[in-house]
Amino acid sequence: MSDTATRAGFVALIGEPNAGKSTLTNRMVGAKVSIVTHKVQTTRARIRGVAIEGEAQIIFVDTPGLFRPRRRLDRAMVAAAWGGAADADVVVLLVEAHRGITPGVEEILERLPEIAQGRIVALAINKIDRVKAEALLELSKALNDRFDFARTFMISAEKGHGVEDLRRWLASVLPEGPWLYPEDQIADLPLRMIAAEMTREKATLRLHQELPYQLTVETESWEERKDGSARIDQVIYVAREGHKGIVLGHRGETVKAISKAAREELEEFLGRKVHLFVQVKVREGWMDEAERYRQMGLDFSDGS
Ligand SMILES: Nc1nc2c(ncn2[C@@H]2O[C@H](COP(=O)(O)OP(=O)(O)OP(=O)(O)O)[C@@H](O)[C@H]2O)c(=O)[nH]1
Repeated sequence: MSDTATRAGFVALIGEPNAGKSTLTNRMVGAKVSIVTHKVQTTRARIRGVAIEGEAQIIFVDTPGLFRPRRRLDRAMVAAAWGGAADADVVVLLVEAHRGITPGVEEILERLPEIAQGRIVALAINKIDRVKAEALLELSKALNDRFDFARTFMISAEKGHGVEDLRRWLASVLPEGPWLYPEDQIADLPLRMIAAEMTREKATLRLHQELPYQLTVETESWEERKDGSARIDQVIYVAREGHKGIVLGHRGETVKAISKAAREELEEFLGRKVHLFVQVKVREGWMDEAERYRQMGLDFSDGS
């Protein structure tokens, strides 16, 4: 895949919590999920999935929801969210059609010129299924008066409207270059990814005070059992030895609680019994990989 006609790059979706970033990412990525995503997860931006559109490889960077900083840690998380956007080639601002320019959107608009430098910024008005056409046009105009978006898309991430257009456009504006993931490293593994994501979410919820963005989860194996249940083995990777104890907790209580919560959600999602086994390991070399990507011009370092 060194053909010069290929394109590859990073797309950050930004927007208020609930804007529909996850729904949109999942829809655009579809079943194509990189099995090596963990390798490029960083303390700042999480790589959520890889979409292939024609000759382009679109790598979606998931930024944690933007929200109002309350505590010191929250401010760090907000910085992380912006970090994800700043590291991308293309930034897509997602605004909810029926909510319009909320104070949260206002805040993002104010900071947009700062992160737009050298990047293409598009607007996607989401949840268009919830409003009338006139209201949409008004909102689009109001937003475009505030910022010079390269393109405006009217979409419904949930229903799929306009999503193809957005994906095709993203593919067309990404920089030319070789794919960042060879095709054979991208597999149809949505369930494994979803399962890992559920555990990661439970771990983050439980540990966010102690370990912001310092862990990744990988589904190592998935075994279908004759009785209709599934045995799933996962590993929570942490960056440092000291973090392992935090994730394990006293007598393993923390990891037990995490895996219980994840198992319950998985069972509900899959509609069947799940046996979930979660281990905690230190992934040495995490920072080396961040360094490698920095050398490729993808600076994920924490510059603050
Ligand atoms: N009606 C409607 N609902 C949508 C649409 N897209 C997303 N939603 C819903 O909006 C809610 C939030 O969607 P998410 O994708 O979780 O939002 P998010 O931006 O990832 O949220 P955070 O992770 O909290 O930042 C979910 O209940 C979705 O089902 C849409 O196009 N139309």
